[in-house]
Amino acid sequence: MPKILIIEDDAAFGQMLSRYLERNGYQVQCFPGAEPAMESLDRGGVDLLLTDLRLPASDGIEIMESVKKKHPETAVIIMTGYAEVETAVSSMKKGAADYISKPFTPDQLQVVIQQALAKKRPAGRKPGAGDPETSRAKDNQPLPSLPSDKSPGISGVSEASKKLAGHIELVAPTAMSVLLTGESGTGKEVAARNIHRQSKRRKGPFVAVDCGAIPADLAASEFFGHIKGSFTGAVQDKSGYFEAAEGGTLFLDEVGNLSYENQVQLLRALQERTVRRVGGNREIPVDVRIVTATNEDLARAVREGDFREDLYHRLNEFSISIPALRDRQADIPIFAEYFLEKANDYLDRTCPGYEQDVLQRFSTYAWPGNLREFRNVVTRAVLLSENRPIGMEVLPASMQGDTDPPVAGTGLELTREEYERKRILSALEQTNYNKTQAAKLLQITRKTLYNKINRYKLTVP
Ligand SMILES: Nc1ncnc2c1ncn2[C@@H]1O[C@H](COP(=O)(O)OP(=O)(O)OP(=O)(O)O)[C@@H](O)[C@H]1O
Repeated sequence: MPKILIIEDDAAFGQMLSRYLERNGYQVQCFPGAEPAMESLDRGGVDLLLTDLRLPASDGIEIMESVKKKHPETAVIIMTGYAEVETAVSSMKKGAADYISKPFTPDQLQVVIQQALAKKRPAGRKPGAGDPETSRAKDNQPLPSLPSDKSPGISGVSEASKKLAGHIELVAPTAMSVLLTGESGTGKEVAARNIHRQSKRRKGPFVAVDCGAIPADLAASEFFGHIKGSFTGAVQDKSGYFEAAEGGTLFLDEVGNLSYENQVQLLRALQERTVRRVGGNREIPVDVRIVTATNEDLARAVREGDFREDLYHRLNEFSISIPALRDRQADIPIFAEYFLEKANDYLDRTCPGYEQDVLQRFSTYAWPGNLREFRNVVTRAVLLSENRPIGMEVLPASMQGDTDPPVAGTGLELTREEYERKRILSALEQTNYNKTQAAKLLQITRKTLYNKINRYKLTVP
């Protein structure tokens, strides 16, 4: 269970935050000032610090700097007032994972926290990547944090699942590059692993790379390796993901996040089938099959000039769209059983099953987080049920009613788009509609900001 520490001098607000986060599966401690909070931080194990920017005896930036020095593994989010954007931006430059401006909604807070926890993963290569059989611990969902899941999973019985399994079986033995699309948590990485497992390369490595986590200026060295001394920090020769995946499959997740320059470099490597380490002059031949995944509309990114068309076609020799869970209704009982069994194993429990109304709710709920959310809901429920059948009372609050909260039912994609739209609007408002400043604040280029303003049809004076 991720541990969050809050520093907030407004006791009522701090209490409200704590209660909300606890209900959502985090372990929370709240302090009115820096001193007692630091003592707790020094005891270790804190995943995230959420601190107010303005505190009576100290300021959030100082606290953050000292936490980053002593506990670099703890992510820090700064809570700011409406007019403190400049400070918030500089806090991010100094190492804060993110900031959130008050007033904020619980949903916004959840998103920022989940993103900050996700970023805590080391950049790029996912844990253990490079071994023939590995997975990642990417599911930074609240309660309980689960071990990485490298199992082939199961195939459902719905028409959509049968079609998916058929496509995987068809394309796996070929050399084609595959583009997997689908909402977050639908099982794109599970599908990529299954393509690898069913391919002729199955004995070779499966290297999973989260392109969204690699800083643009490090990407070339991460992908292609480097030669000692080629840049500050290159203390020894290092191979990159391509070489690590030799003879196997290189899985590039969130490929839409690569910068334009990195896209060019990737395309070159795919065309030439060789890589050159940064600072080196030797072309190293590579034999790697590429599988990519995205939960963005990459075709739209191509149309909008954010993603190179030639690279898109290279990556997309065959595309597979992974269906959202709400479109695989017939699979729900099967996944419910499967995740129950997994959770019992993992938690060493003997939870016998579900009460009828829970199964009913599973089939009416929209599952915006798809299979990942399903797995987490079941694991959490098994933990809370203590070997009794799972009842409604151990489901998350958002699932307790008969109807979903307004945004659910339209898919996480929309939740993200809504969230992004709000962030863009808020950045524009905070910078008095100065697009250069707003783009800087959002850490995107002006061109991308213009594209997004058009996409969301925002009215900008
Ligand atoms: N076929 C499956 N059988 C069993 N469990 C599955 C299956 N597919 C996905 N899952 C569960 O859902 C979790 C999320 O899957 P995965 O990481 O592959 O999703 P994703 O689409 O790559 O997500 P993201 O877009 O966020 O990277 C897995 O860890 C696994 O627990």
